[in-house]
Amino acid sequence: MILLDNLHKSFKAKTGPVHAVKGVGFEARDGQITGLLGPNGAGKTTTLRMLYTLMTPDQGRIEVDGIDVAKDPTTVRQRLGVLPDARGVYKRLTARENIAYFGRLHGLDEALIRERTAQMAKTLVMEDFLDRRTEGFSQGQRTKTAIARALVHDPRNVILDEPTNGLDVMTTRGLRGFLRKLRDEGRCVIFSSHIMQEVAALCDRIVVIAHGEVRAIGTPDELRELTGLADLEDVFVRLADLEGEAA
Ligand SMILES: Nc1ncnc2c1ncn2[C@@H]1O[C@H](COP(=O)(O)OP(=O)(O)OP(=O)(O)O)[C@@H](O)[C@H]1O
Repeated sequence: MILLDNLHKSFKAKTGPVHAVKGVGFEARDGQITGLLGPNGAGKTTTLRMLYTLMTPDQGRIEVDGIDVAKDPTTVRQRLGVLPDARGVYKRLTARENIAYFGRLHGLDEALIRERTAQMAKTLVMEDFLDRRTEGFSQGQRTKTAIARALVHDPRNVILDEPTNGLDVMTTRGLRGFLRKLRDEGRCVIFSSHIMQEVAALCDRIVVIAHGEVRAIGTPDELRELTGLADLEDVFVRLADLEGEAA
């Protein structure tokens, strides 16, 4: 269970401060997939970075399973599995070694690492390239390696920043099935995307974010009702104020 309350974050830029996140707040429940949906530059990555303790919010509060991120970041990190926007797999290591390295950092023993690696390689269809060095991997192979690495310690909460970026149709379908499985096991899953259809295909609840603010929260049907629009892309365009920007 993840709670974000009134988060703010600004960055200094040469042209003046950029207020990237302005009072973002929502709850992501266990046993649900929560989608963070917003156009480019909306503040999704910045919000997720604060959640996974990479950045400190200027203001606001984050709790993971009731633990305050500001007070006990180490315990929070143990409870999170994170696919960051920069996948950053180690090129000199094989996929298996990348996964094992993270397993050791989390204090898992070698037998458990072997078992978890085999499970994830099967689910994510990685057997073909598991023992190859990741240098030269395709984007999809790198993403799969980074996902397996993020989940090696069997975390209760899973955060994925644009997980399907660059993945082909079959890999995306496989990943969707995998995320549903995590949800059905009672985990809390959050993922970000800028594609309404993708979020609608998978999420129990959608948090629409634009210009650093939450614009609406609900199921796809609730968002349709809220806007009075049937087509999900129209719903997103309306909620994220994209019409005015294109004009
Ligand atoms: N380190 C930084 N320094 C300066 N500005 C930043 C920094 N990180 C983010 N920003 C700015 O904050 C705003 C939100 O960026 P963010 O990466 O959170 O958006 P996003 O919703 O993840 O977008 P995308 O879908 O394009 O990845 C943007 O205007 C971005 O330029």
